Amino acid sequence: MTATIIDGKAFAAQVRGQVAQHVTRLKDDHGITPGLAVVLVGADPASEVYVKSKGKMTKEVGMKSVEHRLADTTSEAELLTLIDTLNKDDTIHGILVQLPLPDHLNEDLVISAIDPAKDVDGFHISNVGLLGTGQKSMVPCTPLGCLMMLRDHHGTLSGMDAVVIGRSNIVGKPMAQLLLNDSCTVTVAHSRTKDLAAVVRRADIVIAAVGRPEMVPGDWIKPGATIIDVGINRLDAPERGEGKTRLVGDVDFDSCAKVAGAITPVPGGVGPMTIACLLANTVTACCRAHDLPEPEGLTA
Ligand SMILES: Nc1nc2c(c(=O)[nH]1)N[C@@H](CN(C=O)c1ccc(C(=O)N[C@@H](CCC(=O)O)C(=O)O)cc1)CN2
Repeated sequence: MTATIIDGKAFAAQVRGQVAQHVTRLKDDHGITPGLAVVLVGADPASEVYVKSKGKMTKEVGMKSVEHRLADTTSEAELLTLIDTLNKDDTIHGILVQLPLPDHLNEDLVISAIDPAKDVDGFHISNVGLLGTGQKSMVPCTPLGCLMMLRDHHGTLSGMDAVVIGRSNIVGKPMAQLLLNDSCTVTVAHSRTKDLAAVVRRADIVIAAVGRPEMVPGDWIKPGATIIDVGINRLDAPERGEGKTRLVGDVDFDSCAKVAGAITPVPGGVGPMTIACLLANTVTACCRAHDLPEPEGLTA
C-alpha cells in the first residue's frame, strides 16, 4: 500500500480562504473587523518566524493584526499589565502569547491572565475544562487542525480506534479529548507505556506528538491506518551542505507511508494548519463577542 498524502499546506490555504470570507461578511454586514494580538517575549528564532507568519496571514485574511515584541528581560508584572490592556481592548478579539516563554516567566500564570473569551490558543484552564466536559470552548489550534484534516479525510470518526502518542497540555491531551468528543475509542500513550508498538498497531488513527524524531517505524502501523504527524524536529543535514538542516516528524515517513492509508508530511502537514486554525479561532471569538452565529466548519 502507498498512503494518500494529506496536504496540510493546501488544506490550510482553503481554511484561510473560508476565514477571509467570514471576515468580509463581518465587515460588510456588521461593521466589525476581527482583531488578533500576538505577544512575543524574547528573540527565540523559531518563535520569531512563527509570529511574523501569524501577523502576515492575519492581515491577508483582512483582520486587524497587532504585534507586541517585548525584551527577554520583561518582568511578569509588565507582561500581565499588557495582557490586561488587551483584555479591555474591544478591537481585539484574540490574544496569543507565543510559547515558549523565557524561563523567568510563569507560563501558567500568564495564560490564566488572558480573558478566556479571547484565549484563541485555548490554553486557559476555563477552556481546558469546557473542552473536557464537551462544552463550547476555544480549542487549541494544532489539535483543531488535526481534527479538521481527519474529518475531511474520513467524514465521521465515530467508532474508530485512535492512539495519541504524547500527553502534552498543548497537543496530546486536547487531541485525545477532541477525538473522544467525536466518539473515537482513545488511548493516550507516553514514555511509560508498555509495548507501545502493540498499542499503536491496533489503531485506525495514530497521532504522533512526542517530539522525538522519526520514532514511529512502519512496522508499528496497522495497514490502512491514518497517521497525523505533529512532530517538527530539525536535524542536521550535512549531505545538503555545510550547516544545513532538514525537518522530520515523529514518524519515519518512508516506512510508514508504505503501510498507512493516509499520512501527513513534515513539513507541509499539521504545521500550516496551526496558523490557519488560529485565524479561524479569532473569527469564532469575534462572532461570540458580538452574539453572532459562529462560522460553520471552523470550530470543533
Ligand atoms: N502560543 C502558542 N505557541 C506555540 C504554538 C501555539 O499553537 N501557540 N505552537 C508552536 C509553534 N507554532 C505556532 O505558534 C507553529 C509551528 C509550526 C508551524 C509550521 O507551519 N511549520 C512548518 C515548518 C516551518 C519550518 O520550516 O520551520 C510545517 O510544519 O510545514 C506553524 C506554527 C509552538 N508555540
